[in-house]
Amino acid sequence: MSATPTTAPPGPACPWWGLPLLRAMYRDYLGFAAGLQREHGDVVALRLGTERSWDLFHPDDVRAALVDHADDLLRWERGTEVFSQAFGQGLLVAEGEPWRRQRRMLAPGFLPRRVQGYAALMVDAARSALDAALPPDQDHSVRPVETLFNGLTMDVIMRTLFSSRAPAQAAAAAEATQVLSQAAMQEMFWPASLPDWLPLPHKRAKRRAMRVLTGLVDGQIAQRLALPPDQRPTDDLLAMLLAVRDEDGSGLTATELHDQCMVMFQAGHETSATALLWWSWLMASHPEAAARARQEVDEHLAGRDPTAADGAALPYLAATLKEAMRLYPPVAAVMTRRATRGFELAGRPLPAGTLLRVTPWVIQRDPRWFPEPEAFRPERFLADDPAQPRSAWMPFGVGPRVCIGQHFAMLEMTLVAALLLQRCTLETLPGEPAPQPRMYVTLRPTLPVRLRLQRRGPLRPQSAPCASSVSTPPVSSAA
Ligand code: HEM
Repeated sequence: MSATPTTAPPGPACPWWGLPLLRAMYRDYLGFAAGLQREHGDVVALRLGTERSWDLFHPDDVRAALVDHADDLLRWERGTEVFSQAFGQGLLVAEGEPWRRQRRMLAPGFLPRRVQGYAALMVDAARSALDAALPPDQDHSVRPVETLFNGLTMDVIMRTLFSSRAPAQAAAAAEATQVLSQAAMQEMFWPASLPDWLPLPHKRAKRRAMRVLTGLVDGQIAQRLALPPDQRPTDDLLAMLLAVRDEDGSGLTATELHDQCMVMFQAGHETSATALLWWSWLMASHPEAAARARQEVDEHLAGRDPTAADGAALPYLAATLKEAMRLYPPVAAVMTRRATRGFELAGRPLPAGTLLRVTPWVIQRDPRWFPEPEAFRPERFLADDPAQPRSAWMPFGVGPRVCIGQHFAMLEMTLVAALLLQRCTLETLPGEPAPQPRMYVTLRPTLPVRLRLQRRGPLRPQSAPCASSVSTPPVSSAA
């Protein structure tokens, strides 16, 4: 019988208090993490200053940590500190009993049957955005897809959260969340943040962005509360947040309500926009896969708008979205946790206080679970693959803190993708290089991605070939 190793996992030398490693992480986090696994294996120990961390690259170890030992972990304090500037103590950053209470109260509002009630609003928002991107009197247009999907998903959140249709407000909010994401990403690599009142250009931009979002959220809540109860909307997320009660009958406090709205705004729009951005580029650069998805949509919908009930009948379309989130997980890293007590992990003793890092970008490109990992092959997701460990595909996270909005996001993206394929084909622009991903808070391209939207003729059955596998252009790990 082999004894449990008592030593730390392997890892790189960390001279100069790990400063060279920290610089490499800052420059290219995803490339750095991929290199750690390549050189040292599935569990890698690092020492940066006084901080000890383990990087976990095997799905079984990720599950052991995030599921079996969920109660022994807290979110990384620096990440929480940075995010709480915008989110207060909302669900994304709360811990312990306050988190359990909020999750218990909010979870029913995000069950599949509840979010299906938002399908019509999502379709309306998608139609407006697509009409603006490809006006009815044009047969084609060239668009930066980031702007298209940021605006669209923000509109979806405005309609589903506040029953509000204010495109100008949605655009301002989308821009503000981008500014806050960038600020958060920069601050996270430093042990403390400079005060926000400093008269520096990036601090000014951050203050302005906070004012825009806070003003919008507080304004919407105040408008709602000013309405007589019998005239208030009953079917949006804000109505749900106002109505939820804990087991003891208490509702959300005013601060909790504000914080939850801020979280939904940021967590609920940028992630879905990022997923759609990469999906649209993959569709444009893999026309055979796009043709197969389009054929499925045409055959099933026969030209009508999609509804929540159609999701199950569009398995290939869903597979293209899942494969896009495998190659380009919107939350590509930073699911970092602190162990509050020591326990055994991956056959070794994990000391209390160790940081655990999980990087879906690396795990989802591991050839052991996803053969030809760089290839765009939606077919992987058409049947259960017994070779794939349970958490090898983890764009929504793993364990009790898994994304509460995952059914909302999958529904939204399926409806948007179906409508888009019904209306137009997506084409890359000649001479434009493949976009390079870079990790901000979500995984964004370093340069804007522009695609040509070509209007389709009247609906007719297609006889497109259904390729079983299509290769992506080479993808570098990160800029
Ligand atoms: C493609 C879209 C989305 C992706 C890829 C995504 C991804 C994630 C991930 C990976 C986490 C867990 C992070 C961790 O374990 O540290 C998370 C948490 C969360 N997400 Fe999402 N998300 C998406 C859409 C949404 C939407 C639409 C909403 C709300 C409307 C939402 C709200 C949240 C919230 C509130 C949490 C925190 C849950 C908790 O800590 O209990 N997300 N998301």
